[in-house]
Amino acid sequence: MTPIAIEALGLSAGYGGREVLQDVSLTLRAGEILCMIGHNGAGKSTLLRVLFGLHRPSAGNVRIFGDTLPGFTPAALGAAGVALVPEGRGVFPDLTVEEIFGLALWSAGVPKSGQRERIDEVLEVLPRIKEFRTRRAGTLSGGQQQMVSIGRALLTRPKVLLLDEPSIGLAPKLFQDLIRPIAALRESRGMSILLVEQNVREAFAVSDRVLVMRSGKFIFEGAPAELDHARLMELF
Ligand SMILES: Nc1ncnc2c1ncn2[C@@H]1O[C@H](COP(=O)(O)OP(=O)(O)OP(=O)(O)O)[C@@H](O)[C@H]1O
Repeated sequence: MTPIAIEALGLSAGYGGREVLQDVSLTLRAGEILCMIGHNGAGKSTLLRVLFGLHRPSAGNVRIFGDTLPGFTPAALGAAGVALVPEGRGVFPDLTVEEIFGLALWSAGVPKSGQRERIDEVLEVLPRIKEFRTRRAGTLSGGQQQMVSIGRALLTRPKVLLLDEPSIGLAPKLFQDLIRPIAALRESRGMSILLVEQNVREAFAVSDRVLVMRSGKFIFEGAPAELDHARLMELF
């Protein structure tokens, strides 16, 4: 049986007393790519933030590789192998790509002697970063910034990657070029991915399973092939 990377049970969460997630449960297996879709404001980003310890749930619990973490903080989750690439890139505009990577390696506690190997690994997955690694992030295109943001997460060798709408602002072809090599990491490294996406066509092409969220609840779970155009229209 494939190990379970993330098991979330009965999660509820909200903001200022308004409940956004309502009793949500999900299982992400090792090496699986799970795609989460849903209308704007459904609660997808909130769920990712809860799973990365950035937002405290009001109920429920999460196990990472079978363990309940003592402190459910981003640092504890990072140490357990979970990385989040938030919506909107979030790269420091005044730093060069090399500086951003250096900072990420430093904050992950990777010793100097191991840093070269980590960077080479990332450049193997996202080779186009080589073309702009000495440039300041603020001068890069949206697609390039997205690569840097994902590259930064990959430097920590995550076992689970939480990706929040990586296609935003990208042409479909660019998104394809970005997501496919990352998706391939599930075979080469057994990495699991929870992918929140609106670009259904490309996201479904790399996903094993799909969850549809509406108003803080999952209303569908199944294989991408089960969601043809008509069924998608009905669920949205
Ligand atoms: N920091 C916050 N404070 C208050 N309300 C928030 C906050 N973040 C999100 N919300 C609200 O919570 C609800 C769910 O938002 P969330 O960002 O999780 O949805 P989403 O499914 O990721 O949407 P989108 O596809 O637009 O990113 C929305 O009504 C949103 O306005």
